Formats: sequence, C-alpha cells, structure tokens
Amino acid sequence: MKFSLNKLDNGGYSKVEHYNTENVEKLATNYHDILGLLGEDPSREGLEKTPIRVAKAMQFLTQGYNMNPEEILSSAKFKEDYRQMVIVKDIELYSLCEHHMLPFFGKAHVAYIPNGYITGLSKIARVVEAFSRRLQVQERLTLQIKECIQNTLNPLGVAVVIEATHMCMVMRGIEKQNSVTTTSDFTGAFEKVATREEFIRLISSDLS
Ligand SMILES: Nc1nc2c(ncn2[C@@H]2O[C@H](COP(=O)(O)OP(=O)(O)OP(=O)(O)O)[C@@H](O)[C@H]2O)c(=O)[nH]1
Ligand SMILES: [Zn+2]
Repeated sequence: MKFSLNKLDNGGYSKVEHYNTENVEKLATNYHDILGLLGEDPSREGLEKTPIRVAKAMQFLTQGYNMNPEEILSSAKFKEDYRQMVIVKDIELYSLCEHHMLPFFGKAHVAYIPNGYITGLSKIARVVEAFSRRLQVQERLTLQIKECIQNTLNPLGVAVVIEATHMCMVMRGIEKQNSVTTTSDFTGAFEKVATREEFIRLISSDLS
C-alpha cells in the first residue's frame, strides 16, 4: 500500500510544509499494516485515511526532535540587571512515554535567577515544548529543561517542577486513574532550602 501525503491532505488547513513528507508516507504504510495486525480492516471507509492521519499526528507529537532548545533561548537573551526569581508556572505539557509511547501530560513550573541576562518568557515555555515533544521519561524531561536553561543563560540558579499523569498507568498496566507523578530538579541558588521553599510557595500560590 502506497500513501501520498499531498493526495490525501485535502483538508486545506494542514500545514504540509511542517511534515517530512517522505517519512509520513513510510509511517502511513506501517500504520496500515498495524491496523491489520490489530484485527481491523484497513480498507474500510472509516479507516481509509487513518494511516496518514496517525502518521501526521505522530510527527506532530515528536516534532521536538526538530527543535533546538538552546537556540530558542539564545534567540531572546537580553542583558538585564534584574537578579530576583523569575517564575513561569503552569506551563502545559504533552509528551509520550518512551516505554509505551502513550501520552503523559501535566504542567511544568520553571524558575531561574538571572545573572546578567534574562530571556523572553515565551522561550521558557518553548524549551518545555521542545523537550516534551519527544519520547521521554519525566525525570529526563525535568533534567533537560533545567540543564538547557543553566547552560544557555548561566543564571544563579534554575528550578524545574513537573506534575504529570501517565496514561500508561491510567489506561493500562496498574490502571490508577488518579496518580500524579511529581519530579523536580534544581541548580545553584535553589539548592539552598530557603530559596527552594520560596519557589515552592510561589508556585503553590494563586498570587504569584
Ligand atoms: N521512571 C519513569 N517510569 C516511567 C515513566 N513513564 C512510564 N514509566 C514506567 O516504565 C515502566 C516500564 O516497566 P516494564 O515492567 O518494563 O513495563 P510494563 O510491563 O509495561 O510495566 P507496567 O506498566 O507495570 O505494566 C513502568 O513501571 C512505567 O510505569 C517515566 O516518565 N518515568
Ligand atoms: Zn509508559
């Protein structure tokens, strides 16, 4: 079965240029076979375009591999003397666990204390996006965000907390509907208990 992205992409709203056409077509061929292996009839009307839809969805969900988070941060790095905590909290994230390729999703809270340079606030959220949109484990995601900010901005400290629900623990496996996993990682000034506590207090408060 040969799939062509352009032929099937007739919705008019998809930005084809963001997809790797060759890979989408190869993925679609494989998803066609997977549908058969799952006991479905890939040729029935409702599933006709499913392989190419899934292929595009998977490319979207893993687009972080094509992003360069260090470059994203450096692109909006401004000299500034502000040396207090900057917190961007409640950054939504959607990722895929690398063990089951099932979604995990939740929120990231990120803080840093500038040391001569600040960055554009949206860039912090973009860094979260660049590392989330890959096959991940929550611990590595937390660490990569922290290291990227530390290495690119050289701040006095970085703090990252992620709270997430893993569908591989909800929809299958242990089937715990309400379990939430929290991971955290800190550098520099945030290794001091008082600074860390201030950060935790501010991300827990509605006023921050
Ligand atoms: N540490 C960590 N574990 C994760 C993450 N996402 C999924 N997992 C876990 O990865 C583990 C994989 O364990 P395995 O025993 O190899 O896989 P499994 O038989 O599917 O495990 P169960 O989920 O317990 O059924 C499971 O315990 C998952 O809960 C993550 O982000 N971090
Ligand atoms: Zn999993």
